[in-house]
Amino acid sequence: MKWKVCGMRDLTNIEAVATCEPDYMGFIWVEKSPRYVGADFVIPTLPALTKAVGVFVNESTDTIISLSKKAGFQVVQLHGEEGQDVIDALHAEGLTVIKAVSVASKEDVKGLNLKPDYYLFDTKKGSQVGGTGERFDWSILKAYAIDIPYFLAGGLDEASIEEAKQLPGIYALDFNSKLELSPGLKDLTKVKEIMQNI
Ligand SMILES: O=C(O)c1ccccc1NCC(=O)[C@H](O)[C@H](O)COP(=O)(O)O
Repeated sequence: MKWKVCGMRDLTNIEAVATCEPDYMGFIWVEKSPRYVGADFVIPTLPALTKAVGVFVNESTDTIISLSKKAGFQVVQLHGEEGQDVIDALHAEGLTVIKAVSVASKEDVKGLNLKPDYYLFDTKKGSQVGGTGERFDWSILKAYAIDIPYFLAGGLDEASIEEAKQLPGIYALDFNSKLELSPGLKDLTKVKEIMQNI
């Protein structure tokens, strides 16, 4: 099972979490988020196996591409209304694409027809996109039959691991606010627990 630590920002904390070698580390490029990395952010050197994920909401394709090159993202995660045209353009630049889907009911997972590399299923909560710290009803995913693997997100913590691993089609677990001391700052003890349990 792969795992991702999302919402990183503090350089010292990034280096500390990197020692646990998560498969993915996420950096939020959304100004309204308390985890926004800021315009001049450049990723420090990460372990070879840890991929840097840039998280965006409805940015233009050109902006995503230029910011990804500047900051050093290999993977982009899209939380807005981005369609297949955006995904295709990002693929053409060699970027791996994760498309986030906010989930509240089984209707949200029915009829997905985009072709990202991965979906990311996250909790739907009003107009908030991402970082809710709340879990959705995972039984919605028990009938998942699309041939695109997914990240599971939304209030995950160490206690979520065993149950989440049983879901069909799951590829990775996404951890964020439940590991935080404050927005953007992860508790290394909790990150180490995740590493050991995964
Ligand atoms: O985390 C944010 O602040 C955020 C803001 C805007 C778009 C996406 C955001 N997070 C993306 C993630 O992948 C989170 O890890 C995911 O939403 C789960 O977060 P949490 O519910 O806090 O575990």
